[in-house]
Amino acid sequence: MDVNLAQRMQFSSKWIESDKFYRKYPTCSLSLTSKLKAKQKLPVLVSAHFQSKRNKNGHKSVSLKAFCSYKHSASVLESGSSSASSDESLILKNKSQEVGPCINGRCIYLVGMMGSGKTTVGKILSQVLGYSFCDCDSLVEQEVDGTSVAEIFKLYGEGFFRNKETEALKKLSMMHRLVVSTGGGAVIRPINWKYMHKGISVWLDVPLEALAQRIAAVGTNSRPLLHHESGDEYTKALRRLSTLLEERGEYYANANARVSLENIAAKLGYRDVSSITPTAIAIEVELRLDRARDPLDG
Ligand SMILES: Nc1ncnc2c1ncn2[C@@H]1O[C@H](COP(=O)(O)OP(=O)(O)OP(=O)(O)O)[C@@H](O)[C@H]1O
Ligand SMILES: O=C(O)C1=C[C@@H](O)[C@@H](O)[C@H](O)C1
Repeated sequence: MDVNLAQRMQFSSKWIESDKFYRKYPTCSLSLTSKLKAKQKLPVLVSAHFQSKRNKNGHKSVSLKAFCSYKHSASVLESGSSSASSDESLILKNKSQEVGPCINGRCIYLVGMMGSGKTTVGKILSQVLGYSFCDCDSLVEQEVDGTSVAEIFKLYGEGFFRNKETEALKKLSMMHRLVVSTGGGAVIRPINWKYMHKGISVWLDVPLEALAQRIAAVGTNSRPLLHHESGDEYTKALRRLSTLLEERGEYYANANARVSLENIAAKLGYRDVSSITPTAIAIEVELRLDRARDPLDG
């Protein structure tokens, strides 16, 4: 939805600069044409009433009414509504066009705990950036004749898996234009960081309760470090994940950037991180890549 007039928008009872709109509300679409902006010389007051609703598919629908008042008369400039999910896709696409040249073909390594969304978000990112996607766990499985990670742990032990993981990261570090979903434990070996620092690493920091919920929904069988615990799926996952995070927190912090779901939820005004779509997380990753570009230049 376009609202083609405003220097400043009145939004939720406070004034915000229109150019700050996207930063504050990245899932909303508001476009101001520069031609109209340049023409706009009258001392008009523009205010917008914004409403957001969630439809039955869980997609957020936003409606915006823009009012313009000038010399005691007021009129509705434009109104309409649109789905936040399509807005998110558009924002993601636009941001990719800005970020693409800055990252200049370097690989992006997504790190984070099991279930943090590295694969889900990584696939979305690779598509918009025109990169290929690679799941490091799958690469290890291929190297071991298609044996699943769970079977590799069972047959050969964790040490063997970690060596294969390091070999896989070494191979990937020689490549370009890849978004890599790393294994949850890849961060624990310093040598793996040597490889990952050839590209840009981003930590997807998801609260433990959300991780445990996601993992419990699909079961812990394919995750060898979790399924030895007793109890229901959620409790097992939560208990083991909290120990792992305590051991690993400082390693994840080696990443060039951190994307915290709690921070995104606060920014978008959500009470719960489960309302954040993978596309909104991908947008945040791109914002971080954009900010990380200066120290990474050269
Ligand atoms: N933003 C999200 N909201 C809700 N569910 C999500 C979100 N992102 C991912 N999921 C779900 O969480 C589960 C784990 O996601 P995903 O496989 O992407 O994580 P991962 O970090 O790659 O995990 P692993 O390291 O164990 O392979 C999947 O079932 C996925 O559908
Ligand atoms: O957190 C971990 O240590 C792991 C996460 C998975 O991605 C797999 O790499 C394996 O199950 C180990």
